[in-house]
Amino acid sequence: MAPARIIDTPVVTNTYDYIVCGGGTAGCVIAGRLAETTTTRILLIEAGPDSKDLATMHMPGDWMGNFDNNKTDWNIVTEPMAGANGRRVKCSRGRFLGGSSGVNGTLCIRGTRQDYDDWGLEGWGGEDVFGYMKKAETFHPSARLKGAAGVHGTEGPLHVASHELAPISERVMESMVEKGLPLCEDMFSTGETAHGCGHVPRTIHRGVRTTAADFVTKGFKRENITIMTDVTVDKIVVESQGDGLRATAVDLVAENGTRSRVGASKEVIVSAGAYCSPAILLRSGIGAKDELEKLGIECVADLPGVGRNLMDHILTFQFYQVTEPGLTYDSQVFHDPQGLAKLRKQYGDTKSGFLSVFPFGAFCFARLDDRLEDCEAWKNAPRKPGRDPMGLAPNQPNIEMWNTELYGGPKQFDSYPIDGSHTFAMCTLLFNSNSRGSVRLASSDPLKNPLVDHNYLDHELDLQVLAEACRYSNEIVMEGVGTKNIVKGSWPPGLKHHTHKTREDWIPHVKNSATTCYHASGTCKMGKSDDPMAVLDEKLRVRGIDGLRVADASVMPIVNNGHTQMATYAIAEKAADLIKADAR
Ligand SMILES: Cc1cc2nc3c(=O)[nH]c(=O)nc-3n(C[C@H](O)[C@H](O)[C@H](O)COP(=O)(O)OP(=O)(O)OC[C@H]3O[C@@H](n4cnc5c(N)ncnc54)[C@H](O)[C@@H]3O)c2cc1C
Repeated sequence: MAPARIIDTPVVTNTYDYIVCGGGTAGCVIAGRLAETTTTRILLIEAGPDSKDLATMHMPGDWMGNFDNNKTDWNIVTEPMAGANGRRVKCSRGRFLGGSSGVNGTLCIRGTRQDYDDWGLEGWGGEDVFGYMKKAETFHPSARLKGAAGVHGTEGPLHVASHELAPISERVMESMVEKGLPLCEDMFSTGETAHGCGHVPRTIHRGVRTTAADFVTKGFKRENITIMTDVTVDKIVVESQGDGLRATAVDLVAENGTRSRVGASKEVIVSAGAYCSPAILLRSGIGAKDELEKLGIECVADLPGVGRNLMDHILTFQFYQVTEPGLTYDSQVFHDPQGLAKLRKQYGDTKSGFLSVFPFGAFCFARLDDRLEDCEAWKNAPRKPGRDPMGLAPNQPNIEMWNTELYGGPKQFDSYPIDGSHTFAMCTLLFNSNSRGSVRLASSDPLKNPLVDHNYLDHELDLQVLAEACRYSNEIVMEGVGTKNIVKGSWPPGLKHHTHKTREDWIPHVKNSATTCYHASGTCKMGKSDDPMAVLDEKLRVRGIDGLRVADASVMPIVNNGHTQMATYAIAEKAADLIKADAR
């Protein structure tokens, strides 16, 4: 984040009906949907720049180009985590109009319907949430992914289509099927399969990434939305009204450090994501009283759940070298020194080629009940009726696995195969971790990132289940019919994970390398009135304060067993309906 000195005192410069704080995935959807009522005036405030001309956002294959840049990445880094051998992990977030929908892996993996039923909150069951996912999208069927009946949308601003697999992915999928994971039609959109492999729809259409910004730009640009970019929300102004409290205005800081205040006559909606939404609430005096007092912030609502319950999905990468050329994209990207320049030209000319895709290939969900039968931590853990020790029902997956279509991943993976080798990774992801983290304020300065502690692998079961997942994905590669004859060994060549046999063999790999899948969530969770850690009620209203809601990935009480963007789109679509209903 660009440092700026705060130099002015606030004055109300303008008043809107609704102020949406954060122009990311949820914020853009909410602003766009509220603006369908043409008499309503909406202000959408985004800390980062406009993304209209941000090539790294529009070109799906250049997603890494957004990272580490103070202008387009929040550069969140976790506190050291004991369960992960004291490591810190970089947790990038999009910082521009469109937010993390503009840097993400484009995967539309909705989770299972059961995930949302498990929230146990009125109006948020699987049927409701899947209906809103459908509303957000326009699905483009293809021969590979025709789309299950009744599941996909045809009118949403988000254009969604399938991916043409690289040859390595066809091989991995063949191996997945042989190793007990049947191919299921459209399984990542129906939400009914916990064990099988399939094709994943992506937020890419005709080579261009589609994002939440599309809800307020292009064909959906509307006169009644004012979009402010390069402006940071400091805090919500909460005033006494009658017997209660009401959010009446928002304090802002511009890039040059100038402060201002804008008024909200109806509602303020905080949509700054799972790291920044709790930070805005805390700066506004909404959070655990004792923690706020230590920072010199007056507490207006003592809500101890703000910033707690931080969840994510952790994943590991294990790389393999393959003997046959032409299966992966490595030759196009790493072997030819002019490769990337040629690919950029191809993309510029025709929106095609490697940079027009997100190079993740075959995907599967898996249940691990049988494989964990001999695991002491699994056997001895308490379980609720009908649930496994991770709290999952038989219709929910324990893990997800997929392959990359060349060497790559987060920037710590830098053993690029420039020597002419061909490589890919298996990625293994853990669902429903027991470990929980937190977001706290480092100070009341709105230009400082909050302290994020993901607390990964704090729980023995998380470690054991993810180690078993790695073992399974290694068996798929080393024993599966599609891949067993083309794998030369581990990559880089000194490593020996391709020879690992037991769960124990994989434990060090998990502790040393498990990283974020960027699914931060849960830090302003919804809940019932008897849950003291719930920040919001079922209508996303901040408890004890009128005219203030939170709507983004932070509201999930339990993170879905999928990826989080479609869940976030659904939350935002539903938030807009709730707000509109209350305005009547
Ligand atoms: C690298 C990466 C890869 C991912 N891959 C996938 C994937 O393939 N599939 C999938 O389903 N999910 C994926 N995700 C997760 C998914 O994108 C997020 O869960 C989702 O986009 C979160 O939406 P949000 O609205 O909660 O937050 P965001 O989209 O992050 O929006 C928050 C917005 O608020 C702005 N903001 C924050 N603080 C302030 C402030 N104080 N003032 C003003 N503005 C502020 C931010 O700049 C941002 O624009 C990925 C995420 C990342 C980062």
